[in-house]
Amino acid sequence: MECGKKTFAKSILLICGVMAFYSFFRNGWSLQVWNPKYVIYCGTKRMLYPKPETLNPPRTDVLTITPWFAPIVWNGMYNSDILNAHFLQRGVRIGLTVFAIKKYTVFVKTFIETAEKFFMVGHRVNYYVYTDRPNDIPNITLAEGRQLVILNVPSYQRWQEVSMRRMEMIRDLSHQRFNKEVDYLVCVDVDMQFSDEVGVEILSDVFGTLHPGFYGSDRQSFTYERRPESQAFIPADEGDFYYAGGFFGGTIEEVYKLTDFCHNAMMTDKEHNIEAIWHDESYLNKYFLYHKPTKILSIEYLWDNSFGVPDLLKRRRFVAVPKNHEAIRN
Ligand SMILES: CC(=O)N[C@H]1[C@@H](OP(=O)(O)OP(=O)(O)OC[C@H]2O[C@@H](n3ccc(=O)[nH]c3=O)[C@H](O)[C@@H]2O)O[C@H](CO)[C@H](O)[C@@H]1O
Ligand SMILES: [Mn+2]
Repeated sequence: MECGKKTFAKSILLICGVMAFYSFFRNGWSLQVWNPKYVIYCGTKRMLYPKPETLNPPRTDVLTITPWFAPIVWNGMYNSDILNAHFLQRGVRIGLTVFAIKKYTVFVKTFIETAEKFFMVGHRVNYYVYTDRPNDIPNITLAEGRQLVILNVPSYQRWQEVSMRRMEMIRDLSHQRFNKEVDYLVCVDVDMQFSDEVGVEILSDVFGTLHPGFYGSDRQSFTYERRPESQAFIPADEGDFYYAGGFFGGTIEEVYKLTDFCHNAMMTDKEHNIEAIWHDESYLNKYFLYHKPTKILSIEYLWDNSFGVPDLLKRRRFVAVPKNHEAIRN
């Protein structure tokens, strides 16, 4: 009886050993599932995942695709292992532009420190920090493959103009510099922090982000520019989404086209002494109405905790840092 148990235990051990050896031989130290059919390679590492057709629609509580077939990025809709392998294979380089003019330099430290934890981890990243106060930009140790580029620029008196002029400054460097250094640009507000992963799932030819204050609102309540005299004008019966001014991007060429359009529209309005209600955001919304984004980031990518946390919001990846508007803008 004793002897039978021992033999049984030995056989189990032997079988496990052979399986472990075989698994290591084929896969190295990676987690293995016994279905070798669906494999991607990340370098030399084999990665396995279920066959896409076997998945039920991962989300049915939110809109995940637009009528022009652009994906809307929500948690649960994608596999970051597949995406990372794909973008690493392409050796993609990403530029993150951010403006810290006047007192907004206070946001830079948290912004970059949290980006190091959550933004495009494992990929090549250039931070482009536009500032009028280069001496106030802290020295932050960055991971390998990432660098900080400080761009010294003038400031403007009104905060609205500081915000709007970002379009011109991004446009100008797109053809002068960014096109030589990176493949994609991601353009964001600085008064923000990353609190969960923001990875290559966001990348596409040209992408915008749903504004957290207008998710699920009807068209009429979008705060588009409604005066027909403005270049940013959108009629009451048009418009797909209300996009946020604080998070857009795409390939260098597409970002060039977007920022060029917005800047020119602003300049035309300026000549006519008109400025759109929500500044750069209004012109961005106009652009996206007639140049549809090829991907849309959900409210996970731009949240403000003052709105609470709705059920459909499974991750808060990039959130507003509370600020005293009066104090910081003057
Ligand atoms: C999260 C989001 O969608 N934010 C948008 C929203 O307001 P916000 O209230 O978030 O605007 P804001 O005060 O953050 O200004 C926009 C950005 O301009 C820069 N800045 C501004 C003032 C200044 O003195 N120094 C400086 O550096 C800074 O990068 C800041 O993040 O509407 C703005 C236009 O009204 C812009 O479209 C913002 O992108
Ligand atoms: Mn902001």
